[in-house]
Amino acid sequence: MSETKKTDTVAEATVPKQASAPEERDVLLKVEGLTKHFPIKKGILQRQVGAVKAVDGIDFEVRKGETLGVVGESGCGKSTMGRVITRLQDPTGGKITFEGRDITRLSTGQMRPLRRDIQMIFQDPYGSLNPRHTIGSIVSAPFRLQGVEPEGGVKKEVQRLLELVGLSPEHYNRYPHEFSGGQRQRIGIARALALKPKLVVADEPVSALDVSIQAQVVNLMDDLQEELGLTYVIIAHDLSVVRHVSDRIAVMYLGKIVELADRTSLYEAPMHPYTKALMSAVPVPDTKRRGQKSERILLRGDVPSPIAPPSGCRFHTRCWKATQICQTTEPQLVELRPGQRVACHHPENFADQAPQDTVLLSVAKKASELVPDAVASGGPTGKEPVAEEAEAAEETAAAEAAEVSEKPEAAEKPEASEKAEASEKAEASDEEPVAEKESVSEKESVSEKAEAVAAEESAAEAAASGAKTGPGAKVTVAKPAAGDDSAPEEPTASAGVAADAPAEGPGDTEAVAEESARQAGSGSQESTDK
Ligand SMILES: Nc1ncnc2c1ncn2[C@@H]1O[C@H](COP(=O)(O)OP(=O)(O)OP(=O)(O)O)[C@@H](O)[C@H]1O
Repeated sequence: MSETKKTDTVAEATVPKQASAPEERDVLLKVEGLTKHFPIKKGILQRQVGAVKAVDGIDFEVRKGETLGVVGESGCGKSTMGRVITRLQDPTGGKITFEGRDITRLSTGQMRPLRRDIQMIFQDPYGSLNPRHTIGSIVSAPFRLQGVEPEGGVKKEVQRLLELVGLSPEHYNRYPHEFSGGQRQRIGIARALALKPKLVVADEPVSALDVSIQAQVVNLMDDLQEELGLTYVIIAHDLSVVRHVSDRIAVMYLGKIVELADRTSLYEAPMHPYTKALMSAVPVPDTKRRGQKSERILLRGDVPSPIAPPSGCRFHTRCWKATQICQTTEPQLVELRPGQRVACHHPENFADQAPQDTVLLSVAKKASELVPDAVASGGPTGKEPVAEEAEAAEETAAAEAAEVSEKPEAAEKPEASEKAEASEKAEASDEEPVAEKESVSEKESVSEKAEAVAAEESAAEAAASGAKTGPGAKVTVAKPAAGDDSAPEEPTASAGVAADAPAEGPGDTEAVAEESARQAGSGSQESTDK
């Protein structure tokens, strides 16, 4: 999708140069010191013994009409942030201001009128639509919930919305299972746009879709933004998506924003080493170019547990530039260049913020073994990297990406067999499995994390064991398409299966439940239109 010319052109044409300090009236949503901690309770008395610090003190603003991309590895707190800013979940601390109004502590009832203005698009086009409801019923739910009677009637308006998102008005009486993944996501978009919201938070809106469908959906969102004057927060791990649709990008790591910058600055001169690693980890989809040397950083290990995040800079346990100060002092998110905020003592592409601190931590030395020359030489000590290992790491990352795309069921396999299979594949494709074994197992974590979201009581284990994806592995842009991309654009016939279809997908259990509850709130509207 990153190659979609249209997206590029539109983005290029419509993105105004962002001033670093926006006028108050230009700000639609402002987030200050936002935290979301999930308590970990144990024992019969359910005493709190700790907390999963999913979001741990973030500040940013979303300006009217812009698209803010939010990226980071799995488990960094992106989805939680999205659910908290839309108030689908209550924040633990901090402040959320929408159009100048403090909405941090509004009750569900008080939030109801605001639901018109703030909408969310969910990741899983299969799980986020109630299989027992017709498309007409699903897309009209916001009208029922809000007691809104559109001009010309609900049915007419729903059919107009279906057309707006590129579906046929004839689809009104059909059921979600009759649609392909891309079509379902369009239905979700139609629902989100029904009440003409001001802010749309889209949580990985295309990651479950095939690449070709991704481009269509992204372009659709882009067109709708222009047409309806929408403001987007788009959460994605796929940097190619974020790159082409965002005006500004926030990079999250372990519950914090580590860099926030306009798109061009971020891509041309990323300052946080994590941003740099994340960007370099996008795999080359073209198999012919895979062998070519490029600057790729494969981070070692996993994202640490959000229950007990590392001291100082949270990234220091995986950073090739980490020194003593990184371990002891948390860097603040400061504006080093106009419009580019970074939380790092030793930023890339900028003067060192702690030049006196030159002795690398031992973890940094290990990490730098996997970092190509160009990156490592910019470090505070200019330590020489081992280029061959970096190359081997790159190859392994490519092998991982290839494997994931070939083996959609891999996430369900036991770890041992998956590792064995991974190394077999690496050998078969002439890849040197030099890079960390653990990185091979990292991709398992995607489904593990999803499970962790389901139950609060299992949060401790989930997060503790939740091997999170390193950028090298998370770059599974070619990850298995949960969405059925080869599915026909025309819906297949046959009703009846709908009631048997799974009500929820694995990834959005909680949000989907909430969303369904919101739909259900209007009473059971089961296919009366049919
Ligand atoms: N309801 C919950 N109860 C307990 N822990 C949770 C809950 N929801 C999320 N978490 C934990 O919070 C952390 C952040 O999760 P979150 O889903 O926000 O990350 P993410 O960056 O969106 O990841 P992904 O890209 O995989 O969705 C994870 O460690 C996760 O296990």
